[in-house]
Amino acid sequence: MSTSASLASVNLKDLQLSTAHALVAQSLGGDAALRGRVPREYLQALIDGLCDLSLKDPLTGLPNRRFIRAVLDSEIDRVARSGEAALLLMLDIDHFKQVNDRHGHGAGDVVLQVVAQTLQTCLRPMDTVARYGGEEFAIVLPACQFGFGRVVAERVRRAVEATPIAISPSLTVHVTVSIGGAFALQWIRSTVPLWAERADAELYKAKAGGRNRISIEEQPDSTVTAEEKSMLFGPLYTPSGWGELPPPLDPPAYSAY
Ligand SMILES: Nc1nc2c(ncn2[C@@H]2O[C@H](COP(=O)(O)OP(=O)(O)OP(=O)(O)O)[C@@H](O)[C@H]2O)c(=O)[nH]1
Repeated sequence: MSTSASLASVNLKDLQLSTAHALVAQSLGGDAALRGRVPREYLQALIDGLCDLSLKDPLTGLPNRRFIRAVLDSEIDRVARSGEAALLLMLDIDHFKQVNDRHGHGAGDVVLQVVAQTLQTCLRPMDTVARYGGEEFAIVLPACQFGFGRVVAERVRRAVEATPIAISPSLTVHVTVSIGGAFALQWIRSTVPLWAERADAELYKAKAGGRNRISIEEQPDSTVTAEEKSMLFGPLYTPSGWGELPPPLDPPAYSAY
C-alpha cells in the first residue's frame, strides 16, 4: 500500500504493519524518524487488538454486527456466482427484558454469554454466529441446502431451550429464542440490508406466532422484494408489477437442403 493510504480504503481484517506504517507516515507528514523506535511486535499486537475491538462483541466474545455484515456481503457474492444455497438466521431471546427486570442486568449479561456459547456448539466450523445487537444474534450458514434450513434452526432452538443457565450459585433459569431465516437469493447479487430484512420479517412472524418457534422462508423466489426482482429481471419487473414482454423475434428462416 502506498503512503497515500487512507483509513477509508483499509479493510480492518487485513490490516498489516506495512499499512499501519503508511498511515502513520501519512499522519506525521512523512516524518519517518519515529518508525524505528517502536518494536514491530508491539505495533502488530496493537493493530490486532484494535481489530478485535472493532469486530468483536466484548460481552460474548462473538463477532459483532460489523463483522457479520462483511461475512454476509461475501456470501452474497459467492451465492450469486455459484448458485449455492446460504441461510441467514436471526435469533432473538424471548421476553429478555423480564430477565433483566426480575434478576438484574448482571444476570441478563450471563444469559447473553451462555446463549452465545450454546449457539457456537450447534454450528459447523464454516458457519458464523454473531451478536447482532442487544439480545439479537445472527447466524450465517454457507452451503446450507433448502431442505436443511428448518432442521438447523430447530436444532438451535432446542439447544437454547434445553440449556440451564446459572445466574447465581442458587438460581438457574431457562430462556427460549425465536428464530427467523431467509436464504440468499441464488444467481442475484442482492444486498445485505435486503437479505437481513427478509430474515427479520420471518423473525417477526416467529414472535407473532407465540415465540420459542422458528419461521423459515419457504420459497425464496416468492418472497423476493420488488427491489431484488428488479435486480434480477431488469426492466421487465417494476414495483407495480410485470412490464410488457418484448415482441417475439421473427421465426427463424429454415432453408431446405
Ligand atoms: N443485560 C443486558 N440487557 C440488554 C443488553 N442489551 C439489551 N438488553 C436488554 O434487552 C431487552 C430487550 O427487551 P425487548 O426489546 O422489550 O424485548 P423482549 O423483552 O426480549 O421481548 P420480545 O423480544 O418481544 O420477546 C431490554 O430490556 C434491554 O435493556 C445487554 O447487553 N445486557
